[in-house]
Amino acid sequence: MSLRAIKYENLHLEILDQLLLPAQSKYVTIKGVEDGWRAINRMQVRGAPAIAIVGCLSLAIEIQKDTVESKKELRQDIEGKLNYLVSSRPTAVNMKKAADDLIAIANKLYEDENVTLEDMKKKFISNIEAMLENDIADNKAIGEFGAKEILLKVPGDSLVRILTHCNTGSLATAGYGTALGVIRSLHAMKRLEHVYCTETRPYNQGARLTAYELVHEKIQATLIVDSMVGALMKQRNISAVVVGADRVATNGDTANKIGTYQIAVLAKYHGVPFYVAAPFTSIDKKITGGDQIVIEERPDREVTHVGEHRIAAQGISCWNPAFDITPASLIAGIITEKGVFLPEDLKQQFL
Ligand SMILES: CSC[C@H]1O[C@H](OP(=O)(O)O)[C@H](O)[C@@H]1O
Repeated sequence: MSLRAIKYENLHLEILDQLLLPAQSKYVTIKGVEDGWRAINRMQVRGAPAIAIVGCLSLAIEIQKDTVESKKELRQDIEGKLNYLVSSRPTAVNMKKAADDLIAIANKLYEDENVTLEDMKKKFISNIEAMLENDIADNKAIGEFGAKEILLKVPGDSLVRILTHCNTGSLATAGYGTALGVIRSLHAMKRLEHVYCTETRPYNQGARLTAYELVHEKIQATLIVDSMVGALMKQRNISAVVVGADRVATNGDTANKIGTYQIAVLAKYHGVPFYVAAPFTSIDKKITGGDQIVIEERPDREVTHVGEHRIAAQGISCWNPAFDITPASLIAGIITEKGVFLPEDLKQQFL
């Protein structure tokens, strides 16, 4: 049983507080939109799909309790709260896409005279609840497509060695994961020799979360410091790099955790295929290139401290962008639930 970032049943929502992992496994109840916004902004829950799912479920809980007296009031309430949730973190597109889709659903229900206020609430909430299973199904398809793509590039029944960055597993999604889903599928196919995961400073998603997931499932893995990627590619025969995404442009440029870009450059230099694994919920059809993606900058304290322990000199200034952009030219393929696309072929999916 893999770890669960999100526990939801009958309008009761709990999230695993990822700021405390791996030392402490503690679930926090999310009672409404304010709780949801805060948990996302503080990164108690993180990961593009998980952000959208938790944000939208927090709205579902609030809608159920809503004392609105008309469909018009409900529609306005929905739009205002979704726009507020989008403001919790700017780079991952999933929350914004979910908000756009749900506002369109709310408008349709509002305009349908055969739908009562109670019907509108129920139908709206069930659309949100479907996000959980949909995400898991997407991730399992990504896992299968990604594993098969990587195995196409290796001889016979040989095993593969995979490098991944950040956390893209059950702790970043509703379950199974995206890039880590590819790794899980390779493991299930008995074709995975070893995983290398980077610590992913400064939040340490790799050291604290990915390592935690891999150890939990007894998948053979080694943690490396972010600055070891070049030496690893030079000294170990890495078969492929697979990372996640927070926002993919239609030309294939990809925003992902800071450090992804330099790994892609090293992969190109060493002839290692570099893949991005992402569901279509992470692809932004409204943007044509990575230069249109807003990069979140986070507090200096995340760099100067590890937990409560200060590691940097008092008074030093910091730069803490949470993401960077990997150009499509460095990406061998974008692994989605609909198949693997060359970056230059992605835009055709939106024509
Ligand atoms: C499956 S999405 C994971 C994606 O989200 C992470 O960012 P953060 O931990 O700041 O939410 C990282 O970029 C991962 O690739």
